Amino acid sequence: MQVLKFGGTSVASAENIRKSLAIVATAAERGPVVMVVSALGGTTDALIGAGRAAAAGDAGYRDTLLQLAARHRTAVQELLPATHSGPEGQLVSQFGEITSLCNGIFALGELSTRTLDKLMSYGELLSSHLIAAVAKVQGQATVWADARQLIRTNSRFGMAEVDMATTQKQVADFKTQNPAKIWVVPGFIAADAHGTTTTLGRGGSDYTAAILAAALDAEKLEIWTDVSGMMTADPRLVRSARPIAHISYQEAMELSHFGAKVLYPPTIQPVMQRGIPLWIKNTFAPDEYGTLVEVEPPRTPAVVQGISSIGNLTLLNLEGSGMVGIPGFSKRLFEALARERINVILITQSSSEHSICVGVNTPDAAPAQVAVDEEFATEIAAGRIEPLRPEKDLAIVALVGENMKNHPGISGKLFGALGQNGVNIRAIAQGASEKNISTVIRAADVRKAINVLHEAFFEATKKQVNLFILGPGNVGSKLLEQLARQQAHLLEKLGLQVRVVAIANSRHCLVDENGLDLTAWPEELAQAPAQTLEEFTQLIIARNLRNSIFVDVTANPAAAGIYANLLAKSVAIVACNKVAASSEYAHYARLKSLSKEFNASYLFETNVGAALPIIGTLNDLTRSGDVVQRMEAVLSGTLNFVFNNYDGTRPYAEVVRQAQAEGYTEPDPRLDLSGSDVARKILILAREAGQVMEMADIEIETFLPPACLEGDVEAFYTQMAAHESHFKALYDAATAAGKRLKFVARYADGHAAVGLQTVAPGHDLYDLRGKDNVVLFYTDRYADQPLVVKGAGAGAEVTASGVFADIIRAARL
Ligand SMILES: NC(=O)C1=CN([C@@H]2O[C@H](COP(=O)(O)OP(=O)(O)OC[C@H]3O[C@@H](n4cnc5c(N)ncnc54)[C@H](OP(=O)(O)O)[C@@H]3O)[C@@H](O)[C@H]2O)C=CC1
Ligand SMILES: N[C@@H](CC=O)C(=O)O
Repeated sequence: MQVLKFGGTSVASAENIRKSLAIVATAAERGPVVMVVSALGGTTDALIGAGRAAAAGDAGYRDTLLQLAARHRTAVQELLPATHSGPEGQLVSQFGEITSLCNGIFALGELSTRTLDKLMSYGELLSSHLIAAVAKVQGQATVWADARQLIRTNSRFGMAEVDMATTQKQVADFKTQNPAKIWVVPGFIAADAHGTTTTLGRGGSDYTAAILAAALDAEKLEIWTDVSGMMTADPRLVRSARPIAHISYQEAMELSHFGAKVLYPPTIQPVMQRGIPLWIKNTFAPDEYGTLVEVEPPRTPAVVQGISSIGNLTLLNLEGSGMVGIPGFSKRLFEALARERINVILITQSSSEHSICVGVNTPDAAPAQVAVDEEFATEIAAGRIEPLRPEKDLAIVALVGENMKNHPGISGKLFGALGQNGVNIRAIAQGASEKNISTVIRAADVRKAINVLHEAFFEATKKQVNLFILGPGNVGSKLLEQLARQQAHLLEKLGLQVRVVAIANSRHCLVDENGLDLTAWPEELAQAPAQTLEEFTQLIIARNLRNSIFVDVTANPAAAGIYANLLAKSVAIVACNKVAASSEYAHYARLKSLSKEFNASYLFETNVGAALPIIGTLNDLTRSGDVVQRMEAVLSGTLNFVFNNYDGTRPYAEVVRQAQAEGYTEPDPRLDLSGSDVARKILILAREAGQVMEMADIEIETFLPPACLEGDVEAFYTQMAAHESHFKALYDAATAAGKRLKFVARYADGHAAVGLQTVAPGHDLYDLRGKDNVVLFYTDRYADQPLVVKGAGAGAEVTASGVFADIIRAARL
């Protein structure tokens, strides 16, 4: 015999019932079939709602029943010819019974579990009668089998326990008396020894099918549902989740216990005992393989079979020095919980025996607390143990796989992946059989955690990275262009799925958690809602997406002020904004230490020399044990461009304007011309070389007449024009001496200075073209000849490429 079970969605409409019957007809060609059916999707909830409303004195239950009757009548009319009046008459009589039952509940104002079982049973009775009638009309040799006469249970209404021996006998008797090829059986319901209707728990139709499969020693059990098998993770949380083709009973049981809703957990036991293969198949895609649960599934390279989660968890922590070394505390704790019928989902105990921690469903937490505090009242009063401490809003995320025990490093990978994304683990449980490694985490982190783990264990070749970009100006817009061009390449070559989740400027913020369209953003951003920097920060934190990177492409001090908050949430920072790295040393050092503590990159290569590998080179030198003796550098693309292009034929101010127009200056060009921008760059290099230094320690020798720095940017240009003779004199003096003007930064022995110099031909800085920068590192290893990094040191395109490179570094960490 084959047992095929069809769930609520598989029989929710006339069309779906036809699909289910077609599957049964195909199976019947191979041999007899037991078809177990659920109620039409949503019916059980509606019946419970009607019963509860009636008990509460709400006459609205009548409308619910009328709607339910109409829905079933429609199904009958769509499935059966008008000449076939039997089922419709049966429907009328069954709804008559349901209505009488609800009227009784309404009159008494009470709904017992026994009456509720009776009421709920009508869902499956209605659907099974209808489906049996349709099968008969389709010409199948069909019999309707009353599950109440097949499955015997005790009288624990709501969640009855099965008497397998009696059930087996009743099933065997029925089989002898009914040679029909197809049995249609209502799932979920059974009866006790008095013939009173009981139910097997919500989702119990799967269990009905498994009990019948075991009683008949069926060749297989098929659970037909609306997904193509058990998935590697909940597909509502993980888009790339995929069906698991083969899985063992133990693994399926772990996954179903841990929230894989596709299978009611008790279903596995009866078929496992007899080694009956269990298929999970999709009614709406019957050709898809689905999942085969079997004794010895073929082993795949996958060590972890699935990742699942249980929400709504509260941890109860019993602790105190009075517990250490004294037997019996655990026994009393669990007995107190058992007396209240509280189910313990997870247990951990420290080897010091100073505490025991159990996880329970959150609705059970309050009664559990009362029961346990009562049980240990004497010890609590004596201060030997603490009153029970509940910790709410938690969830379990578990790795499941029988083969994990043979592979070292699984837990390490699990903890590493979660830690890198700032997911704090509150408790851990792993049995010695190592089929399941459970972690308790904040409920708010579940989606991120499952995705991170799914990537780590099932998508080794792909990593999703989520960018939050602030400041799509000169550099930022180039960055977005480059990202748009490279997205496909990054996915193909590096396995990085780089998504821009948000773009914001000082006025608007554009968000799409699935990744913004990087061609349409300028128009969309202009239309997007307003958002403050604080709201933007909260957005990044609240979205809580894995591998989040905040990309600061502004020059704004307030933007630099949010890094610490984000790093502490394990959000990486990539910044071309130089404000943070050149702020007070204590703040710079704090950001570096937060980056280490929370495993989140803080990268700012473009702070010095745009995309030139200057900070990276310096870091490589110092990490490998070299010591920087001195540095000599030209670090302003703007000033190099200006002094390379000014010869007195055009006003100095006009050449500066050109540098600004070409995108080399800071948003405020006075920072470049005053030497401040160069000062902060040499400060950053000195710090990265290991020096504790402040901005005030840098000697800045400005060449600008003081009047140029009074007033706003326009006044600055006006004053430069007014002081043309000053700039001309500087140029003429240098030229007369056969030299060139260079704005130079120097660092040696803990001292740094920046200022304008004339350099002679042959000097390392003499031949520096266009907007180029150069840094000469003199170190212990490069004592005579410096290590030189040289190239374009400003410009939107190159700077954006440097930011891009930092993003990739952060993503690949
Ligand atoms: N140009 C270069 O060669 C190099 C530049 N850099 C750095 O790149 C950064 C950006 O320069 P650049 O692109 O030229 O500057 P832009 O002025 O062109 O762009 C700045 C962007 O930041 C946004 N912004 C400013 N303040 C805020 C705020 N409070 N909140 C949100 N967004 C804000 C602006 O938005 P809005 O339009 O609404 O004001 C704009 O989109 C600077 O820090 C600079 O030092 C680093 C290396 C080289
Ligand atoms: N304004 C800067 C740009 C890079 O930091 C410069 O001119 O060098």
